[in-house]
Order: sequence, then C-alpha cells, then structure tokens
Amino acid sequence: MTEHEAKDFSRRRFLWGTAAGAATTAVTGGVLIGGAHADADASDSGHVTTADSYPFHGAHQAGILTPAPGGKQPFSCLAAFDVTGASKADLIALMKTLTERARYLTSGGAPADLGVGQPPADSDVLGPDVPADGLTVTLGVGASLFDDRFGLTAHKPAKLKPMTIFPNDSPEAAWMHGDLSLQLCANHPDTIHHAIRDLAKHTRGAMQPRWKIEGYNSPPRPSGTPRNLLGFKDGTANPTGGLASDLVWSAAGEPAWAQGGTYQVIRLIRMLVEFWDRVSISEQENMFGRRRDSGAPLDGNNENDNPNFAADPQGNVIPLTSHIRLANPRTAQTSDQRLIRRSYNYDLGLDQNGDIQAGHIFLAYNQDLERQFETVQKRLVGEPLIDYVQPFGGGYFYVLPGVANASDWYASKLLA
Ligand SMILES: C=CC1=C(C)c2cc3[nH]c(cc4nc(cc5[nH]c(cc1n2)c(C)c5CCC(=O)O)C(CCC(=O)O)=C4C)c(C)c3C=C
Ligand SMILES: [Fe+2]
Repeated sequence: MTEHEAKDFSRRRFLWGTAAGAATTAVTGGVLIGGAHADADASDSGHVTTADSYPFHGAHQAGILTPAPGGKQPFSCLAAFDVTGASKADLIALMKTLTERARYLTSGGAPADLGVGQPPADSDVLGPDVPADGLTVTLGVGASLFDDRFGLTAHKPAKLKPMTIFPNDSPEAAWMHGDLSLQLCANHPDTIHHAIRDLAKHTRGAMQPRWKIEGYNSPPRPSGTPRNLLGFKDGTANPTGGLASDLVWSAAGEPAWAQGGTYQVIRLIRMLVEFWDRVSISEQENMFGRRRDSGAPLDGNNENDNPNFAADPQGNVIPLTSHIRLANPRTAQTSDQRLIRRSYNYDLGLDQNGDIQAGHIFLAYNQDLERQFETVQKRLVGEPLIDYVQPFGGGYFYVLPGVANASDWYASKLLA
C-alpha cells in the first residue's frame, strides 16, 4: 500500500465510523458567434449546437470568460505537456503549430484531401466537415518553461511558480505541473477527442503529454446552475461582466509581453462520494452554507439571493466554517480576493478497491495567485468539507495573451 493509499484507507475507516451520525466583442475573448439558435443538432445537454463558434483572435484567449457551465461547452479536457525541443527556435515552431491548429479547429472547415495514398489530414472522427462545435482552446505556460532551456528566465510572469502543496493535499507527481497547459472546452465529447488528437499529432516530437483528464458538466437540473458530483449547484456566485474582467486580466507588475493573460489554477480534486452519500442533508448543507435542492444560501430562498453574513455574526444560520463563508466572507477587505471559477466533473472509473474514482476539476482564473486563489485556499484548509475531498493534482499556469490576428501566434511577444 502506498502512503497515499494508506492515508486514504485510514480516512475511510474514520469516516465509516462517523458518517452514519453525521456579449460584447472579440476582444473580451470568447463571445458566441454561432449563437444558441434552434438547430437539428441541439442536444438535451443544454442548447448547444455544432454551429456554435467563438472568435479565436482577440486581446484575450477564449475559454476563460466564455459563457460556460450552465448549458454551453459542457465537455472539456485539461492536459499538461512538457516541451521536448531543445532550443528557442524549437519552441517558436511549436507555438506556431499550436496556433495554426487551434485557429483551424475552433473555426472548423473541411480538412485537406491528400489522396488515398497518403495518411489522411484528419481523423474523420467528426466526419468530412469539421464543425467548430463551440470549441475553445486555451493555452497556458507553467513556471518550468522559464528554467534555463530557452533563455526565458528573466521574462517569467511575476507571480508564476509551481503549485503550492496545501495541508490536506495528497499530491501525485504523475498528475501535476507541466511546461504547458491545454484547456479544451466544447459542446460534445467527440469534438474534444478530435481536437486533442489533432493537436498531439501535429506537435509530436515537440511536446510530450504529462497528464490529461476529461471533464463534463450537467444541464441545469431542474434549473439554474449545473450540479457537481456532491449534488450541489456549483458556480452560482461567480463574478460576471466588468467585475470579472477586473479580477482576471493581468495587473500592473507583469512583463509587457504578458498583458492580456491571466493565472490559471487547475486543482484535480477527488470526491469521496461513497462517504458523502452517508451524510445527512442538513450536515451537507451546513458544510456548503447552501440548500441542496435550490442552491439558495441558508438565509435565503432563491439560488441567486446574496447571503447576509453581517446579520449572522455567530454563524447560527450559515455556519462560520461553511464553504461559502470561508471562500468569500463578503467584506470590503476580501472583495479583491474573488476569482473566476469554471469547474467540471471528472470520472475515471473505479479505483483498485472498487470505489468510484470521480471528482472535481477545479478551474480558476485570477490576476494574482497569492492575493486571490492562495488566500481563499488557505481559509478553506480547515473546512469540514475536507473530509470528503482529496486534491491530488493540477498546477499553476499563466494563460498567454490572445492571438491578435491571422498573422500572430501564441507567445509571439515573449519569443519573437
Ligand atoms: C480555493 C478556492 C476553491 C476551491 C479549491 C473550491 C473547491 C470546491 N468547491 C466546491 C463546491 C462549491 N463551491 C462553491 C462556492 C465557492 N467556492 C469557491 C472557492 C473554491 N472552491 C468560491 C470562491 C466560491 C464562491 C463563494 C461565494 O462567493 O459565495 C459552492 C456554492 C455555489 C457557488 O457559488 O458556486 C459550491 C457548491 C467543491 C465541491 C470543491 C472541491 C471539490
Ligand atoms: Fe468551492
């Protein structure tokens, strides 16, 4: 038994013993072009269509403030890669290839016909005409890219570093970090498969996959924000509009090349669903501070009601240790600590004990890792929810500025 498995086992033994008692312009990076118009292809997982497409060019990459979870882009893939090229010229070639493929895949079209004597230009997984299908490709760089291999050390984004290991983490090296992160989001799972396969094929020999995980989100059931695998609506209190932009895009102090980018936090968090399902609804609700059925805060009636913590200083209605109270105390002093979340569920099947190996791909964007994500994460360290979740992977990445136009390419201002 590994150390991780032993920890898992002892936690389970403990829990088994206790659970029974207890719309703008392209510049905003990702506004729908195709729209959610009626389409014969509309699926029951929200009004998503293969005709949907998001602008590829702009000051920011799409996939960050792009309207998602809640109907659009219910499928995703998060993957990390290590660059295998030895020189800056190799890295430039890789960035140009990634740009060219992402530009094509996100707009769709017919692949070249190379004739029956050649390997095909496309896998045909999506048929002869590749649909855009709401695909966004979001590329980030990890701190390791700024080591001494490519002469980039002096140009590292100001706050970029390897992901911090927090007190309740169970880190698994095979699921962590990477020189590059790729986030793909789309309307159907085969579009995700097609895109990652195409990107891997065209970059073979230039970057090596390190880890990869697929995600999905539910349609609103019965309404409002989709639910996570603990059964709670997840994503309700996300900042939107101008506030979201202010909290996300690069701040003063970042190198000039990095303007328009943002810090991406990926946390792969297993949920111990077998134990969670043995916890009473009232205990579950106290852990989050929200109702399980409606998503309303415990002092409100509707999902979008704002909790009033100031009126409940002792935590008699919404416990002081509840997730929402710790994550966002809603005070003047903590307002600049808010972040943008864009999380997905994952399901990796069963572990060796036959337990469901599923959980949460926590995705967050912020302009300052320490002021925002890390401050919030540190407040969550002692929350009751930690007995039911187990962070094991992910990383910190800097999402590159957007590709400005048809002749631009990812990281051009860093590498040119
Ligand atoms: C460090 C940041 C956060 C981590 C890690 C995190 C993990 C995590 N969250 C849920 C489920 C929910 N989170 C909700 C709200 C919420 N969570 C964070 C931050 C982290 N969560 C924030 C900032 C907020 C918003 C708080 C607010 O402004 O009120 C909710 C409530 C509904 C919602 O607003 O989305 C749920 C449910 C899980 C399951 C999880 C790890 C597995
Ligand atoms: Fe949360």
